[in-house]
Amino acid sequence: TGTTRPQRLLRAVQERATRGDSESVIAAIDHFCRHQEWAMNVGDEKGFILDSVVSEVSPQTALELGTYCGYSTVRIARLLPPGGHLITLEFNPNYAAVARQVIAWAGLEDMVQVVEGASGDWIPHLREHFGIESFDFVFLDHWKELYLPDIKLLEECGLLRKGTVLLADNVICPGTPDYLEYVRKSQSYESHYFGSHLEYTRAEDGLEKSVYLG
Ligand SMILES: O=C(NC/C=C/[C@H]1O[C@@H](n2cnc3cncnc32)[C@H](O)[C@@H]1O)c1cc([N+](=O)[O-])cc(O)c1O
Ligand SMILES: [Mg+2]
Repeated sequence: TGTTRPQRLLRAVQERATRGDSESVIAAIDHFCRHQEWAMNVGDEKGFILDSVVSEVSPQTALELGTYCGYSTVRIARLLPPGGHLITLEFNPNYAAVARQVIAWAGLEDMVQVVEGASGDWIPHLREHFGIESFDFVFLDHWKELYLPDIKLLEECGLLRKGTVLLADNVICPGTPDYLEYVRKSQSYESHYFGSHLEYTRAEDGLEKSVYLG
């Protein structure tokens, strides 16, 4: 018994961050991960790259695969344009519960929908369930072996349009070799690698940005 790491991360947010201040929520989580316990959030260095891509796309519709504690959810949602909406899929109900509270503490609950369940089960139902025509932006940060099957499913379900931007975390560490090969070889994608470091460490990691060409 006792608390889980996500619950301790949430407590750090509630103790250190100001309600409604998304920047202070992000800072509180980064502080917790640097000084208390490492956790698999995209982090501040890769988060800065995520911020720049989200700002450039300025998505009306965004999808995140793998919410975990909601750190990248907050980073994305705080940069959405007016009317923008983010759907984030999370398999683990305990993580989803923590993420909802982190997102609420940041005051972003109106722009975000945390959907509990497996990406492979939910993707085929996003259109009918949420009235989504297609996504402007997709952030991939769930199990690394699901990146490739899930973008193929997004393609098949017609949820990508000419210009949809995919941004994938951890393409070096832990690594997503089959996904990388696919987006870099496929005529349907224009890909670019942003080199960085594994969150809160000096290990190499990076983000792959892939624009769907239709
Ligand atoms: O393993 C990593 N991430 C996996 C992330 C997994 C998260 O996505 C959910 N999920 C999984 N399949 C799902 C399917 N559908 C919905 N949620 C799902 C899991 O319940 C978890 O909340 C990782 C590991 C390291 N690392 O250094 O080892 C660093 C990172 O940045 C990482 O992202
Ligand atoms: Mg990650």
